[in-house]
Amino acid sequence: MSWTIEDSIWIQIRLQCKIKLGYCSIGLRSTMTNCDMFAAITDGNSVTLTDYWARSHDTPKSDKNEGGTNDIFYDYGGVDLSGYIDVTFRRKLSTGDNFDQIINPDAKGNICWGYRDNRGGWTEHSDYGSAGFVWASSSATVFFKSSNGSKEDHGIAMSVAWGALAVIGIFVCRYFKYTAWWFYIHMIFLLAASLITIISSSEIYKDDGYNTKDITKDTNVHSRLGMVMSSLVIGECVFGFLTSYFKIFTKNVHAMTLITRAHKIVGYTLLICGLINCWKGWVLYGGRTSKALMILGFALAGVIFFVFECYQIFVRNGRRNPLVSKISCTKNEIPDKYKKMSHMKVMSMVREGKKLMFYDDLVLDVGHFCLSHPGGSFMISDCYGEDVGKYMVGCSSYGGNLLPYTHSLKAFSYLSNLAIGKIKYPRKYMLPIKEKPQHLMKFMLLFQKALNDHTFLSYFKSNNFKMSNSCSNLLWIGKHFMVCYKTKFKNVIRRYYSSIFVDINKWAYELGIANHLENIEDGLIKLIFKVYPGGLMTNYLNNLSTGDKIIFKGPLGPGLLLKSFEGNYLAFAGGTGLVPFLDLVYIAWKNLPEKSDFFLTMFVSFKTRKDGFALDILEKMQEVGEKWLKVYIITDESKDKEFLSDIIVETMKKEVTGAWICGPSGYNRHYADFLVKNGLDKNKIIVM
Ligand SMILES: Cc1cc2nc3c(=O)[nH]c(=O)nc-3n(C[C@H](O)[C@H](O)[C@H](O)COP(=O)(O)OP(=O)(O)OC[C@H]3O[C@@H](n4cnc5c(N)ncnc54)[C@H](O)[C@@H]3O)c2cc1C
Repeated sequence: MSWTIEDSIWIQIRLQCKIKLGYCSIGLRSTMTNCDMFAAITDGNSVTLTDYWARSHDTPKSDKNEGGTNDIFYDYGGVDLSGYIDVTFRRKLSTGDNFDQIINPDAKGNICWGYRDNRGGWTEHSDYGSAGFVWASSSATVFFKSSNGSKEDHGIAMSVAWGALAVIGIFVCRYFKYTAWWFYIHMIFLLAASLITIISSSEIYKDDGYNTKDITKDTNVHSRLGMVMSSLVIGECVFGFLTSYFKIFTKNVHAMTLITRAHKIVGYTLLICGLINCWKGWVLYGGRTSKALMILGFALAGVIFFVFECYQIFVRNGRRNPLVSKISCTKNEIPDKYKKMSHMKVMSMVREGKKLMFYDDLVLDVGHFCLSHPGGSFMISDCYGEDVGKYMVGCSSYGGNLLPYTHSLKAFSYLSNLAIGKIKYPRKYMLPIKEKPQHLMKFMLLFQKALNDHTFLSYFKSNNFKMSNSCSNLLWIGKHFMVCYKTKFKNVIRRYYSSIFVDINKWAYELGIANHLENIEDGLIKLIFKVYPGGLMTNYLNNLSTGDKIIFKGPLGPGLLLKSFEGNYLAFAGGTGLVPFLDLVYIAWKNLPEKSDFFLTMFVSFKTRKDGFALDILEKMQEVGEKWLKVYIITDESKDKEFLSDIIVETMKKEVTGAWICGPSGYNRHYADFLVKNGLDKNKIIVM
């Protein structure tokens, strides 16, 4: 093609094409979308010139058929001596027709072309191309840079980045968080998608530095969206690395939550923008096949996400989700694939460095889960060997938060993937009257006694189970039950309550503190609970009437893990956290041999003495068992409170065999950290 800018109004163009049967056409954009075209069509004898307007990658209609005018005017030429097209025509630089683009001499723009040499008429081209181009008025401004398929390469690169890599990266993060590999796939795939975006977009911008008035609205939107994405991916990579940094190296939960949310929001925004822009790109520059492939890709990704979401909601969430069960609120069947293990065995593995936890009757291997835990890896690594049911159901928190976080059903669904072993219920702890599952024991309230203004002792009876009357195995001390009920709105409230063998009324009578002994029937479960304003479970328990039923599961948890009465132990009890230690003191009192090296120092904390219970029993026990027991009762009124830290440190001067901590959120972590800071081996501490 050659041309002459004749004056400020006219341009003369000569088209020479080695075409004997077919056409050659020139478009005034880089793509056929909304593109002004002119074509020279030959039937072998003569050449027809037509002014076209292409709306998309489809057969363009002539301007006349679109409702405009034919604005190219034949000057001379037609078919040359060899039978090829050689035709010269003219048009106005600005025709005034809506279906013609303005030719701006010496301004950078694009052209595209297409041709066919084997069939008469205006049918699909056999080849095509595009280039950066200037309608130069002198040799000084000549510019031609073939795209060489760079737009198509960009399209393929971006489709791979956003249609495949990003989709897979986000997919594994959404559905495979419990695996050890999701993190690496997520990071590598999304980093690759980001780099591809930055490199490929930069290349395209380099090629396409044109005046926005010369490009179509669609191209403009596509290009601007691409620019936004190029900026966002950089931010997203930074958020990604910061998220990992905060999760792995800090305990800053607030910053972690903020950055994780930003990472998630920007990530999904990028995915959506990426998919939209891929679609826009293929509509602008691609043919029918690429559009069809794009639709297929979108549909496939949509279907895969939909299927996995349904699988997650209806199958996986249900595995350990009590909500799906019509009759039970503890449905919790555990496939037999898990190895049978004991708390003792697991704890010895933890001491050897294995990263294990308990969740009710499951043993979880959480080694690789540190990277996945949204609250930070420290929440996992600080809790090896703990029963994490309390954190999962939302009745305790890692720190001092009294409104703890109830984990989502999805989080619960990970448990069966992390599980490597199963702990059997201790034999003969619960004695079945009828063969019924121990994860679904229905008990009814028999009666309730107030221990102070807000703390109650309730007795529950079942027709199917009896609880052993006495603690015939030291390893039973300190275990707990999961208690649950379904609310009107089908939410399941689950909380844990320490089980207790000793009847404190009988104990007080035995010590001579109480002068009346009530006869209480065998096999009852006793719970001591404090009612909190707004407390979902404690108010429910407190409002039960005699005969009302409630579900128990258990006994669960490692408990005190005491094998024999030997060694020097510390016990920290906060509020109702005293319950498991009552059994310990009672059983020690009843069973300790005359000469024993067992010693227990108890730190029992209540806000005020009025808030406490069984304190007179403990004080009496202190007198009776002074050789093996020292009890500090710490309240706001007590003198010991001020010197508590010194007293604990003093007590630790004698080698400590083990320490138990049982109390509310915050209390447990405070004392665990305090003991470690003062030199006690972390493996000797049991947080209940
Ligand atoms: C292993 C284990 C054993 C347990 N044993 C017992 C037990 O024997 N007796 C017993 O009473 N509890 C025990 N708990 C605590 C119990 O599981 C519940 O967390 C507690 O009863 C509150 O439940 P709720 O549903 O009434 O309150 P929620 O609905 O969970 O909380 C409502 C509000 O009550 C307040 N609240 C809750 N807990 C406390 C607290 N500890 N201190 C101050 N305010 C609080 C908070 O303001 C909270 O916002 C045990 C917990 C664990 C993990």
